[in-house]
Amino acid sequence: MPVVGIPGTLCAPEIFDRLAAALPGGSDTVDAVDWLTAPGPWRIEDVAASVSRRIEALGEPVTLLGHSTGGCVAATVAATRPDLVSHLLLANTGAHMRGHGDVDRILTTITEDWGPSLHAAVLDRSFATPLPSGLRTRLLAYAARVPPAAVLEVLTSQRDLDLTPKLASITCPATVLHGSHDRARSVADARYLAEQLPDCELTVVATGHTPFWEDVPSTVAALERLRAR
Ligand SMILES: O=C(O)CC1=CCC(=O)O1
Repeated sequence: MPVVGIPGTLCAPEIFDRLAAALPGGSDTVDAVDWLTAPGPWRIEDVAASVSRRIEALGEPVTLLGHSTGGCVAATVAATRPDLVSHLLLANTGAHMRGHGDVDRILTTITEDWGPSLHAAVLDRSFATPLPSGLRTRLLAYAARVPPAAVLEVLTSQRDLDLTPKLASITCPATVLHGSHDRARSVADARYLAEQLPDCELTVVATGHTPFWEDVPSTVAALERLRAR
């Protein structure tokens, strides 16, 4: 059964490689979606519709792994197309963005000062410890290829969306994986999200915003428990 990964805002699909390499089957086990450099529109529901078409093409339900904004997309796919999602893993996301660390500041900076320093700020605060320089360089190069319109559109749409009313309809087994050192998303966000999902395990690990890269063994274990349910 395939795993489909949806990275967060400004985050390259490469971010799933380390997890994929640790899964049985190796690097071809995570189909990572490059939704930010694909043509728009980029509202959450638009990206969810395009991810749904991609899963349809795979021909079987998938384990859907969504990170940050990608988690909001993944939950939307699970709510609107339950036939496509057998298991759902949501990493450092939330049901809504009320109280989110700095989405409004990011939105203002996208319009006023888009460029390398914003990319670096978003990237660096997504990890509790500094990234290896080669990977950081590649992730920044990816961010430089993302159209600012995509980031503006998706984050505005995520900011204005509250998934709470839809979460009770997501009946597939779910896991909320949360790095407790996240500077934008609190453990309370994760707990609230997990409480709204009918069949959900909450796993908190000592990482930043990107636990499936920062703590691969815990993520593999969480995925194994999820897929055994
Ligand atoms: O936390 C989220 O769901 C979305 C997000 C936007 C910028 C960021 O770092 O996270």
